[in-house]
Amino acid sequence: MNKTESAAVLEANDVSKTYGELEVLKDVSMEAERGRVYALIGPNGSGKTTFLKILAGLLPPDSGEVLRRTGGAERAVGYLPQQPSFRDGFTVAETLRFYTRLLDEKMGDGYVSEALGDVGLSDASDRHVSGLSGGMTRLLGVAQSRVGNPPIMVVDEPTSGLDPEMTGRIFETLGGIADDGTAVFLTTHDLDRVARHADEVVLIHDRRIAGSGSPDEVVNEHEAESLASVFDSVVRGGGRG
Ligand SMILES: Nc1ncnc2c1ncn2[C@@H]1O[C@H](COP(=O)(O)OP(=O)(O)OP(=O)(O)O)[C@@H](O)[C@H]1O
Repeated sequence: MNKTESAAVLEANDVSKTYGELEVLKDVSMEAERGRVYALIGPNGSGKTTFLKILAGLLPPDSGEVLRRTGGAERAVGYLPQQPSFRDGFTVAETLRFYTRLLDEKMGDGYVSEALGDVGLSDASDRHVSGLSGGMTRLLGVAQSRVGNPPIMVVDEPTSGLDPEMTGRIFETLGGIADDGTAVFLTTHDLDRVARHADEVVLIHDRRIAGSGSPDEVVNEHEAESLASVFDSVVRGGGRG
């Protein structure tokens, strides 16, 4: 894409990261626009979480830079860790109210109920957080990380351990948030869902981005039948890496 015309809300330039002797990312660059879901895929330990945290500004790269063009948004990035947890003893609505008031004292119950509606938790607003299923806890986490409508959302493995129905709900919810003008980054091992729901795939392997583009583009570029076969060929050494 021509950078002068780019509407990129986020730009990573030559990002590298090493833990001790372990080089995880080497000169990784990408751009991202609002309104799109970016799925970071790759084998275990390939650096997806590391890259997500660098994109979110939670971890500094050793070299390179991440530019976020968030237009002075009060909250530039919403981050949801892999296992969100909430303090016992409060309901879903009370919990979300707590986070909204941290950002803006004036954000009222209308915002809370709308935000719970957006993630499909209206009926659960009076339930205690300790009694939520894993999937509902993730949905509450999505609502919490979205407070203030950050233009960038970074969500680490939102569907791990969830059943197919809840996995679908999470992907649809994140797709809806992207449609509202957010750049959504997520990591997942669920390649079928990526093929169906992601706008862009970022395949991380051997310290680099080994493939990127829409799911169809990535599959066609590798003359493969599915993302799973692209994954296999790249990770098992048959790809262009
Ligand atoms: N704080 C750290 N200190 C040392 N090594 C780390 C640290 N964080 C991650 N690593 C290592 O860096 C590599 C990349 O980890 P990362 O969690 O980014 O991978 P991932 O692709 O998200 O893995 P998974 O799919 O298993 O969640 C792994 O080998 C991991 O053990």
